Amino acid sequence: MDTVLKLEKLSKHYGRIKAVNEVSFAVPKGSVFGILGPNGSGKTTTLGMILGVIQPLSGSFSWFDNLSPQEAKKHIGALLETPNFYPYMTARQNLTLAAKVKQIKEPNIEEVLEQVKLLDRADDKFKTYSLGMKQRLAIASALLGNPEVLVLDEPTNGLDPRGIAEVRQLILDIAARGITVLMASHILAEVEKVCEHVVVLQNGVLRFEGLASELSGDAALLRIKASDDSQLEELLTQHPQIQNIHRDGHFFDLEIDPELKAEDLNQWLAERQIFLNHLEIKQAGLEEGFLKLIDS
Ligand SMILES: Nc1ncnc2c1ncn2[C@@H]1O[C@H](COP(=O)(O)OP(=O)(O)OP(=O)(O)O)[C@@H](O)[C@H]1O
Repeated sequence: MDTVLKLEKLSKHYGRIKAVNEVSFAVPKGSVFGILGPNGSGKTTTLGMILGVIQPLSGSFSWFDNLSPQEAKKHIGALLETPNFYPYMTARQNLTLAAKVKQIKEPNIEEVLEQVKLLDRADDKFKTYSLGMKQRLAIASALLGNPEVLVLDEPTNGLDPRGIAEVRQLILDIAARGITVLMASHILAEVEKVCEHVVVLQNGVLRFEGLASELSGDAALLRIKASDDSQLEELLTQHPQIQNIHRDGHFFDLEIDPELKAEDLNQWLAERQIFLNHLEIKQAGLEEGFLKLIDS
């Protein structure tokens, strides 16, 4: 397996907070790789370290099989926070300036504008752009200089559903051109839709590394609801064939033994005077795999 990035026992502590604690993983070339984790799990700190903006406490990382950091930088496009584009300048002017700052001699401005589908709006002022367009322009800026790897931190943060869908599609288009995409996200649906490989961080510790499909698993799930939440919850904890209970508002998502049928559970509850007003059989997805992992 060709890897573009390897982390070995990388750590960063802030006083007593172990923001990242001995994290090791490898990013395969050509993949869309997701760093997944709840808020404060160490995703941004990890990205900061591998991009050279945060000094690690210990451990190491290497890009492209030990390329020097200066040389590696030339092959990496990154978007950690929204760049400061000038509102009264057009997209093309902003990218020209960004290329100058990055000291890119022959910037591929037309190409990146085309990639992010902003060519037809390239001469409009930045301030007239929607949030989704602004984010696509930010990605265009990270693509200047033809990087081999694109690093994105929460790329769809703050966007509306349409903007989210556009950015997701853009990430898939970029990956289809052979660019390795490494992205941090706490949005499971986003990671599920675009990432093949994932690592899960929790409190700075690596909890999972593998294919997104492995994290999802194929367990059957039941989603149920009754009018009395607390009585239902209490009964569920007593059922021997329920392996895992996750509460989502008034709903309970249950991971059950394969032998337990939905109707049997329904009957068992009814015999105990609990009558369900919702019962749904679901296939476990990344969300369930993730919640199971971080609840364990
Ligand atoms: N400069 C800092 N000083 C002190 N603590 C910090 C600093 N940066 C991060 N932390 C702490 O380190 C932990 C990891 O933060 P980090 O931002 O890396 O997590 P994250 O997974 O990116 O979270 P989010 O999704 O909220 O951005 C948190 O507890 C955070 O409060």
